[in-house]
Amino acid sequence: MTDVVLDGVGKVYPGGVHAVRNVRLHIADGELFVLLGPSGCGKSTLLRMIAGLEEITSGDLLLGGRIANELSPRDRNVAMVFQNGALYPHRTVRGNLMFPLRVAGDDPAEAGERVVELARLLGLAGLIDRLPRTLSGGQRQRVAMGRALIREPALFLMDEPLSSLDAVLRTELRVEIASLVRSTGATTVYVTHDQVEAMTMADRIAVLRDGAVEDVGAPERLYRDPATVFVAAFLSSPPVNLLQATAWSVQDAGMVLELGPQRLTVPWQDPRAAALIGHHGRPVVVGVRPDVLTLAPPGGPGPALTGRVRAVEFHGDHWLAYAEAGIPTVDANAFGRPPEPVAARAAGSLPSGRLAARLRDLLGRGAAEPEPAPEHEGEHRRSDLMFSLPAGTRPQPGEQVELAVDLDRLLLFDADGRRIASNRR
Ligand SMILES: Nc1ncnc2c1ncn2[C@@H]1O[C@H](COP(=O)(O)OP(=O)(O)OP(=O)(O)O)[C@@H](O)[C@H]1O
Repeated sequence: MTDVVLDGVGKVYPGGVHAVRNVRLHIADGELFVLLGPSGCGKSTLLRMIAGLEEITSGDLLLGGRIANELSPRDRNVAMVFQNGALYPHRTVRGNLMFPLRVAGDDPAEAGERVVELARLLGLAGLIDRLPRTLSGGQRQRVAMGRALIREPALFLMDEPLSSLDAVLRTELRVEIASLVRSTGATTVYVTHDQVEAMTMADRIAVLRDGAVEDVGAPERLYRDPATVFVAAFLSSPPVNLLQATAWSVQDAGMVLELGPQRLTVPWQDPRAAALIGHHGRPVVVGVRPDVLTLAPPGGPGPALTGRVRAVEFHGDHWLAYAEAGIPTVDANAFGRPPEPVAARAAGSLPSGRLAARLRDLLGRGAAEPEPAPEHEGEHRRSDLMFSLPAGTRPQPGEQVELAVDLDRLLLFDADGRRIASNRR
């Protein structure tokens, strides 16, 4: 039985890259826990520190209640599967699955039975005497997983095991992996950058950004009530509308959210209005998922936004429409980030010398040309309001539409991108 505690864990690589910052997590025994975040946020580094493949710079790692910072990988009773789970090419599926048991000196007859049983569970029964090179990518990943699981590790670590597979196979395998690891009862830490994979598989998710945990919780909670603008945006597909507003307290109405030329009012009886009072006269960010907006008859009684349809996209079971609403929007990545240090910026820009000239040629940039300024820096864009519609209804481009807003599902963040008040559902 193994739970995992990360107590203020940090990692600085030689050369000074701060890959993981003060991570505090408790992963319960038997939990399927997902580390989710964009490329470079430190997911793999964290996983490798749990596995013992990377030294921990600061803080403590506890496995099953014991400090494990200095424990060698083999003493941790962990098994790990990578993106391309390596198999012994000259051994059959049976040989690959059998190998860890042979090394451990298990009884050959019992080991043989276990291999057959696991191959059956993994849908590999018919392939048991085949060599890896004769298998598909998905089948090979299944064998790699089986090989990691066969010794019943206390802790099972997976680093993007599905990322090299095509979309159909990924969908199929994520269901299988989730039920397989749950059936073994092993505590599992699963790394991915794919929010759908995380949401569908996890008991709980930690969203990482720049080496730090932004939010941690069950998938439904993270989706319904994200702690930051970044988490709201990262977990949204289609993307959440992030609207720039100013909050005003209006005596007989509630907290009015001024969205460019439009308004929404959070009435005083809504508990979130009280939390918004502290932001009177200040900028706030309003997150509106496309399905929070529904096409409504003009001039209806409820809260609504208006816009002119610019484009519509067919998505099979629904339409996604884009409307010009004149409301300023914000970029989720601009929030909660410390300003980039000068040294880091210099390291990220092109090198000098002949190689630089060659690179600039290849990239089409002139030698004296300055780095382009980040898009929309210091100002807010006016982009489209995205809303979804059932497949039967299709507004025409150019049409003026009224969009009823489900106020209960608005996401409210302060000027630093942090949740102002919890969402009611
Ligand atoms: N061996 C290393 N030496 C120096 N820096 C490293 C090393 N390994 C990773 N890094 C840096 O640490 C940061 C985190 O990397 P890590 O691989 O953990 O991120 P990740 O979230 O797993 O990314 P990806 O999804 O792209 O694999 C990155 O900035 C990366 O460049």
